[in-house]
Amino acid sequence: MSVPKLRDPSLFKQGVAYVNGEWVPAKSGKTFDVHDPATGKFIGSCPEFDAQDTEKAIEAAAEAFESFRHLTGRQRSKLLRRWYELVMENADDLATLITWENGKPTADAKGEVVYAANFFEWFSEEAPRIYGDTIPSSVPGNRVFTIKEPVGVCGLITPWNFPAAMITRKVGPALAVGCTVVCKAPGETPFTPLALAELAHRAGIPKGVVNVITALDNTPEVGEVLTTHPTVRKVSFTGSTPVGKLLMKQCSGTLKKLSLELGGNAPFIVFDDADVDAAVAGAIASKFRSSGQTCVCANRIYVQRGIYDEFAEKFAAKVREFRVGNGFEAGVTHGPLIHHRAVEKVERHVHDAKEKGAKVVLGGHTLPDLGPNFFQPTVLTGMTPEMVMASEETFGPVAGLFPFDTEEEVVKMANSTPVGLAGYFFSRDVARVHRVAEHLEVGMVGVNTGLISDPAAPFGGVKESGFGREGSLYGIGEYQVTKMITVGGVGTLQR
Ligand SMILES: NC(=O)c1ccc[n+]([C@@H]2O[C@H](COP(=O)([O-])OP(=O)(O)OC[C@H]3O[C@@H](n4cnc5c(N)ncnc54)[C@H](O)[C@@H]3O)[C@@H](O)[C@H]2O)c1
Ligand SMILES: O=CCCC(=O)O
Repeated sequence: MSVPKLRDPSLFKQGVAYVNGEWVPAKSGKTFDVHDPATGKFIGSCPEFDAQDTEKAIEAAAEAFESFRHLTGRQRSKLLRRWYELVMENADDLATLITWENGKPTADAKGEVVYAANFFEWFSEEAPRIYGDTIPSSVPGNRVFTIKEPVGVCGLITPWNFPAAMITRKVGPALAVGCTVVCKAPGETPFTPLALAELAHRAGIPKGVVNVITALDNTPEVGEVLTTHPTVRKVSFTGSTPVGKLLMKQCSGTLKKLSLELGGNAPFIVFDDADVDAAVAGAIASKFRSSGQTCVCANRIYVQRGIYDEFAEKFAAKVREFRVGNGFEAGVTHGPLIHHRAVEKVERHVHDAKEKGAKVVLGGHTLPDLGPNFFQPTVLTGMTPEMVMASEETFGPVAGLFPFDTEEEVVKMANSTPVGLAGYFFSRDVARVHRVAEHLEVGMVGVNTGLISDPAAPFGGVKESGFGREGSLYGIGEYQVTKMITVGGVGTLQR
């Protein structure tokens, strides 16, 4: 596979990050290398930012905030809209960067670009519609109302599995309400965020409003500055639960507003009154999206005993149709995992399930002939609650099918985890649809669908999957503070 070509090569930024409207290296001159997960080959280098570099970006964002916050909603809307249009105009190049550094097949990468752009579109439409409330006062003669203000400079930290969409989902609402941002791009996939920064520049977003910085080895140092610097008033993080807990501790010193979109362990329940074919399609979409590397991927597939064999057979037949390979190759449906650590985790989960009695219906092994990070799409049956996959997020292309007998039993199993991001179930019983949706301890429920992501819908978890919501009307509030204003002594006119 030769080096992928971009229509606009100037979107591929090497050795520089975007601070205060300029492309700058790290002050130390240090860089880190980024590799293609499919081939292991070198893609390019990015600056290894340190604490001082990060402080500069925060200062730039603070200065820009003073004027950006006073633009009207309509003015900010136009800037976001222009950024949206540029992302769409450059969708092919952005998708190429995503496939190159993340590994997902081109069609999925294009899907991500549209998903990412839609956050800009959606929030550009919200920007002019930021309302406060008028409140009947308890004190005669007083008038009480609220205004919504931007919280201030935001530190945004995002993962590699959606190199574009996880950033736009945060930056869209932040800019819509008048905040300025310092985004720490994921070390595995920095080139897509940097290309987005170039498009922000072309969209005319004022200098300092959007800053995109990069680090790999220095990630904890950069993270510490973003979470402890007094000027940063809000941190939004998407990533694993352990890192989320650490960042929350770090934020406590300056009591920052915080959103945490953390790991999941999604139950996917198929009741015997379900449309089995639809449930198979939903489970395939949910489980194998991005080769199983999304936080809302089905992690435990519970199938009621009466339809277990039929479901397993149809499900495995669909997985047999997958074509694994380099995401740039035509016809490839599933790419590599992000790195060797991810492959090792998947291997450990499969090994543990086999040891404890699961049957491997399909797959179960790495695919070294394809490249360093490929794993066969795998189907396991006879799963039990003692297996690691029941309690740990696999984040890979392994579907474990757990049998169950009753609704009470499966809801209890579904909830028997400290995390609660997404949950899914298939049923045609209307009463059960309401009952089970209400009893699942998760932030998002998919009923008779395996795909729930939508910029218009609130995305987020409960329990150790974090707090805060992204996308939707609720995503706006995460970047605002409510200010109450009481005007005293207004009285009434004497007649
Ligand atoms: N809830 C969601 O919306 C959502 C979305 C995507 C991924 N995730 C979760 O993310 C995990 C997969 O990603 P991962 O393993 O790369 O997660 P991770 O937590 O290791 O890394 C995520 C991001 O945090 C950065 N990071 C790591 N340590 C840091 C530190 N000390 N300070 C500051 N930044 C730090 C990384 O560089 C990366 O950019 C899974 O658990 C998945 O469920 C959740
Ligand atoms: O991986 C987490 C995000 C997935 C999504 O937004 O659909």
